[in-house]
Amino acid sequence: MTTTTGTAGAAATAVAPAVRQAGAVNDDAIRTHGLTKRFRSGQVAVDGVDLAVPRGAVYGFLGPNGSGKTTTIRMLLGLVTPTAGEVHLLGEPMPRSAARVLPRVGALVEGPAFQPYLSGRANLARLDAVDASADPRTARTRADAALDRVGLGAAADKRYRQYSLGMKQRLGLAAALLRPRDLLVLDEPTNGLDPQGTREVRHLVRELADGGTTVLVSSHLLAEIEQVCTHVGIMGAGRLLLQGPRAALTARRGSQVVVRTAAADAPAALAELRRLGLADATAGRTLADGDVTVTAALPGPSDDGTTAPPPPEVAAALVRAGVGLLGFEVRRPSLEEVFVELTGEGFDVAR
Ligand SMILES: Nc1ncnc2c1ncn2[C@@H]1O[C@H](COP(=O)(O)OP(=O)(O)OP(=O)(O)O)[C@@H](O)[C@H]1O
Repeated sequence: MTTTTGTAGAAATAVAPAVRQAGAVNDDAIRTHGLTKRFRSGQVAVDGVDLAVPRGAVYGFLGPNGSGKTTTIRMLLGLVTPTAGEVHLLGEPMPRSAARVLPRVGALVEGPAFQPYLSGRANLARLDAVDASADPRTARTRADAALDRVGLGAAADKRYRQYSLGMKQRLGLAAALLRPRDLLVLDEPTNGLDPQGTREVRHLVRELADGGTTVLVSSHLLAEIEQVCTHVGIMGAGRLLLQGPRAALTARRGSQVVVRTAAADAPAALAELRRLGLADATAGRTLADGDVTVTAALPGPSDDGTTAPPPPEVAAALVRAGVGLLGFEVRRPSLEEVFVELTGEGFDVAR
């Protein structure tokens, strides 16, 4: 069952200081409050992060290299001790409830320690044997199912050291999938994968989510996982800059309508768009065939209370105004554009 609750289920927000709502903590699959890590070097790698990952979400945890994603994930899983802040996984406080919670959480973080001279299957069997709650009689079935799921069935008997980077990454994923999980935390699962492998991981994430698993998946390649995410959190320099439902994050920045008309109709299109409240309507390029594009920003819901008519009404109004519509397109900004607008930096900036 999937439910969407908590602040990440509400409209997207640039992250403001957390408002702690009674009861909200237990509803999300992951909830952190003021999560902070200062390394001995003095560097603050994670700075007051309030994550809210609703149950059933595919949460894209995005940010440039060095923005603090891995450190955050390691703190979620109890692998690194926070300098300050709180973590709740599946409604339970960490690390206090680690023994009870972690069996329900599958994780891919910098690859588990695989044995180079053992096969993929034997490596999984080793990991499976460590799990006290797993029935040894069905170990082989579990390992084979996990290998098949990540497309390693044919390479199950190959030694780990002969695996390519992509195959190693897949084996890490298989290890996370050895048993059914309520929550999967995948740190850069597409690292080292070719485009086909990346597509397969996206597909797998979608499939797991459809089965009711909440997935947090990190990436520094925004476009790579943007399309499978229901929710997104964007890190920059240790801070969570933005989080919320993916669609709301791009919608709130405002979309653009792009109208194509014959040159003779362009003035009427401009006038009508402005009359509808799209004050910045501008006639753009004259195309090779003499047609003209007219563009205008659709104010997002959060922009000063201004509202524009929905795009179908804009199109209908243009037609009523006698504009011969040759094309009508609504362009939504990509998450990358939102990030750049928010930070004034490119997504590949490290520190
Ligand atoms: N053990 C450590 N000691 C000191 N600094 C560290 C340590 N681990 C990470 N850092 C620093 O903390 C910052 C955040 O690193 P982190 O690995 O969390 O970022 P990231 O967003 O996961 O990056 P990437 O996408 O490259 O994996 C970086 O500047 C990194 O150099």
